[in-house]
Amino acid sequence: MSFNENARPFLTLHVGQAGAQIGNAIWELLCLEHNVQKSGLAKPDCPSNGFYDAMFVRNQNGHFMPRSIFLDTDPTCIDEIRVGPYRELFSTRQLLSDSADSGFNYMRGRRDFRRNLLPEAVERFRWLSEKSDVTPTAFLVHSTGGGTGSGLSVSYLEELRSEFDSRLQVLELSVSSGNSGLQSTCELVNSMLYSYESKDYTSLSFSVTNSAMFNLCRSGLSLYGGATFAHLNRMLAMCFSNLTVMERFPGTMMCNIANICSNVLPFKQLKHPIVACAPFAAASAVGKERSSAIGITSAVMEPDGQLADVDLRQGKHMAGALIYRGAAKTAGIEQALLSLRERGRVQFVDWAPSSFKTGLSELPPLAVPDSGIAGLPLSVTLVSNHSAVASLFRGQSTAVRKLVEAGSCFLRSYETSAANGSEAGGGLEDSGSSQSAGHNVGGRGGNIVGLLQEASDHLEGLAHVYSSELPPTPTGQKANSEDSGGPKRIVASPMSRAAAAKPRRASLGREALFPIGPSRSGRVQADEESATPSKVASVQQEAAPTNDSDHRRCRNWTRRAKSPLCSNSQREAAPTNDSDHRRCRNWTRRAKRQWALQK
Ligand SMILES: Nc1nc2c(ncn2[C@@H]2O[C@H](COP(=O)(O)OP(=O)(O)OP(=O)(O)O)[C@@H](O)[C@H]2O)c(=O)[nH]1
Repeated sequence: MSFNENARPFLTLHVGQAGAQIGNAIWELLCLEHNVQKSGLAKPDCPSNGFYDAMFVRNQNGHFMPRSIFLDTDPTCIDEIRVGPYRELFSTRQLLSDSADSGFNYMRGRRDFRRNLLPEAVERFRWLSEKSDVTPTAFLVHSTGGGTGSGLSVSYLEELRSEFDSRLQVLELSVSSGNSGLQSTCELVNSMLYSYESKDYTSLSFSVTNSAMFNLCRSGLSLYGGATFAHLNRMLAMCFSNLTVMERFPGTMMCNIANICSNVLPFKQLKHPIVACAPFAAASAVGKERSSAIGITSAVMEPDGQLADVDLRQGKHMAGALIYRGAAKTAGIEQALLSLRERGRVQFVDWAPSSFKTGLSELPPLAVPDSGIAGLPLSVTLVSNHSAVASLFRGQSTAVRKLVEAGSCFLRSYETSAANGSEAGGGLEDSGSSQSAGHNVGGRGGNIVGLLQEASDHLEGLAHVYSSELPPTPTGQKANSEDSGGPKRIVASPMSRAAAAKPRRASLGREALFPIGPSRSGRVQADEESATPSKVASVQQEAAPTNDSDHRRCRNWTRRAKSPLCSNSQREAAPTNDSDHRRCRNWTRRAKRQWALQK
């Protein structure tokens, strides 16, 4: 078996120190799963396993070469691979490094390596992509806290976009420190700048945090205080393997990356699903873990089972997928989902289909021997567009806004560091020269403070879209700055930036437009008499449609509600003809009048 015709090949990009180290763990595990030895040859008496073509290129000598590029500004990690046990697995052309790191500075990573490292990296991408018939899907693995993983990644994606246009789909697995005390100000700034400047280049972004994974090490692996990055990287390798398992191995139920993109991302803006895997068990504790489909499915929903600092109890799922591996039965999975629903453990927003897309692969989760983590007969991975992710964005945005408003001298030092090539935070002198240096961050106008403000607005907007639990408007995100003390405008994409310059109203939602009344002739209608504006919550009034473009949005929503993805009850509740629309308009007018009177 070599090629899965449903799957596209992947090309993994490991950028920065964390990216390279996580990459080591990933390829160690993928080699194990596909029966490839450290030398790159298939294990004797053991045919290479699965659809290896998704991840490996096999040459005429039978050597398997990973489809991947390792890129770091600091040579240390890449040199370790060059002389390490997997040195024969990779071609030297795949391992790229420079002579010094980015000093934890996004701007240096973004700018300083354009001339030497970047053209080479783009050329290597082209070389590897020519080894398959179709343009591969790029999978960026990196940390956004350092200068290389953040700044160089954006420059790399920018170059790849100009080379391959929209033919290139980019997914990412981004590691950040998390909202806990682990995160330094430098990392916060780097992460913010990365998430803002990369937003147009990636189509699916899995964000995980080191703080959540350290917690998971304590609860899952019973490593109290003894967890290291090596453990975290092995967890991430398992997570990566689970996410891509359907591309690489046959399965009873299909849920590959393409399915995730079409089922879990109902809107282009909502491309930040959370990801969680269960169970994780220490090798010394095998047998004590939950091993039924019901047990692992409820474990993956638990607050301390997440790979990012999100609490699934604080919000709703918008769409989700569950990928099972190993000895699960279809009936068992159905029972597990039913049990979740009966116990009220999962909640979906009312405009989304209220169930998970499921996949089942025959290959049980494997673990690298002596890694401390056990291979288990059964596992599940949750990928969900969940509104709780808003707290991650809001936390970052608030922290950066405070930093900017305080006129922090750290930011001047950061700019100076970018200009002088010194370590960020290393010196506060010469802030005058920093101003000029910061004027051309990543080829854009605006200094670091301006960029951070834009980034903070962007994240606040995303947080608002997620937390409102409403479908986003077609043109981008919106925000209501007054109630959250948030920014005045929200920038969704360059195209919508002009539109975002004007303050916008909060978006529309069905409940806001049509307060649910008793059902008439099979359709739940807006009860005009009972829906007097005084009874309508103020948040609904703010969300009420007030002009034609809002109505157009309402009509778009209606169209979406008619789609086959919509559940029956939602479809019935959707306005389906002109008279419904008229009712909606009348209701709006009354709500506005009443609101004005109250003011
Ligand atoms: N999960 C994980 N996180 C890591 C690892 N190494 C570093 N980090 C985290 O990544 C962030 C720093 O990013 P690095 O990758 O070390 O830095 P870089 O991207 O190489 O950037 P420069 O050092 O500035 O060149 C910090 O938040 C670290 O906690 C690792 O092996 N695994």
